[in-house]
Amino acid sequence: MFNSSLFVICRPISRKSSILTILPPVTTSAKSSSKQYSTSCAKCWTPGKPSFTLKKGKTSVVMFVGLQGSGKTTTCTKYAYYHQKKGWKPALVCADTFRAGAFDQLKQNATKAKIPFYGSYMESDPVKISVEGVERFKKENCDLIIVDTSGRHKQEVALFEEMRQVAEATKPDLVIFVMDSSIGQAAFDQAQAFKQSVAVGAVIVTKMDGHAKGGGALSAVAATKSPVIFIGTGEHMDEFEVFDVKPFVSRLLGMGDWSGFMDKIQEVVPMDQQPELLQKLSEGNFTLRIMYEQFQNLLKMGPIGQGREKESQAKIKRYMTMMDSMTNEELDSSNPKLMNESRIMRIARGSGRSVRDVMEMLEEYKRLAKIWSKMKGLKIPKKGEMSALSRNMNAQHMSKVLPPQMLKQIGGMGGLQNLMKQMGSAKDMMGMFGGGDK
Ligand SMILES: Nc1nc2c(ncn2[C@@H]2O[C@H](COP(=O)(O)OP(=O)(O)OP(=O)(O)O)[C@@H](O)[C@H]2O)c(=O)[nH]1
Repeated sequence: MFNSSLFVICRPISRKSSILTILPPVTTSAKSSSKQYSTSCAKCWTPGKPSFTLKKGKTSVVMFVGLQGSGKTTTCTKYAYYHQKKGWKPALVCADTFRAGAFDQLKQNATKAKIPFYGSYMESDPVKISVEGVERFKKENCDLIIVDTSGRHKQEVALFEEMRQVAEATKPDLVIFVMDSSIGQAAFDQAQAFKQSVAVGAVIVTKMDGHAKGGGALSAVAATKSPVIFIGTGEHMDEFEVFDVKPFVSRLLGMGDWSGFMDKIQEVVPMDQQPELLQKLSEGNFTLRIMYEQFQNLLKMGPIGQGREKESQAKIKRYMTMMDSMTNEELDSSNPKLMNESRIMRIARGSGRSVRDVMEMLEEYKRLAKIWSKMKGLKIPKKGEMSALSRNMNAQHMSKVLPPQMLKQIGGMGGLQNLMKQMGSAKDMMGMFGGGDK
């Protein structure tokens, strides 16, 4: 496949910083499918699914771009491995001639996963390598050729020009922008610079296993007008997941792990109870009784899953038992501070739980009450207007939680609404933030 006896030669390219000249984007071979790339229409792509379709018997070229160290090389292999497991025939081309270890890294991972690869220790021209690699794998009838490129920063004009040339020469069907989840607000400018040079059509957010919430992904989506398709959740090949908007937004809002389960609460509130509930919430009255009633609705659904969901269900039952030991006054209060130490001990004794459990339940209530307090002042819908309200709530809710700078960058409320549409179907979001027409 390649001559491993060649020596490693580092490309002597200078990474001089200068002001980025905005170059016209390279048109990819997916020109005819520009509709698929467009995310201005939510129907053009499905969240979590690549915005182009692989076809048996046809070779698709996917080019990976991004900042230095964002995880491109790792992600290229993960992406190849993911598709290989689904029965496709992927191949990897290492056009990262800047980082000495990049080819070795790709080679090692590709060998482990038994994925064919192409690269050179001698050749310093990434355009030449990528063209050769793509040609070779086309001849070998690979249906997915993945081109890894060097990491670059938006001010590195020469490297941006080089990236443009690689795209021009290989005519990728899809260009994926890889971003590190911890990049934060810089994501917008960087992603925009990439989009202005090559036709970025999708985003992959890496290192979601770390502490970062990945808020920069919203900016990258806004800047590139492209969907997030996968997330990286670790260094290993299989630590790679199809992007799912709900857990992502939960994490962004700091809603914790079992929030996904809590989302279901909104899904199961009977339609006739929804306006009343919304009315109470719009008045800022999220009481323990409301929480209790929603738990009841949720349990009516019966066992709904395995693992985490089962655990959450058990937790809910525990919470309800503790709430059964509360007085009406306590249940109808939206101020649990009223509950003094002796009451907490009494509730613990009455329900056969520990004080710590009661405290945990009250903390959970406070956390949910805080989230619901964002609903205060919302307009209550007339019957049939629920979907529209749900969509508004999502954006309104989010707009209150997002840092103002980020909100500004993504185009204020209008931009946020578009983004939410792009990031997930309205139904997904309804589940998250408050019911909807069924
Ligand atoms: N924890 C974690 N680490 C990751 C993930 N993806 C990549 N990494 C690590 O991030 C580091 C950088 O990854 P690379 O794949 O070398 O990044 P790159 O973008 O190709 O780097 P350049 O070629 O220098 O631009 C490596 O140590 C990877 O193991 C992820 O999803 N989670």
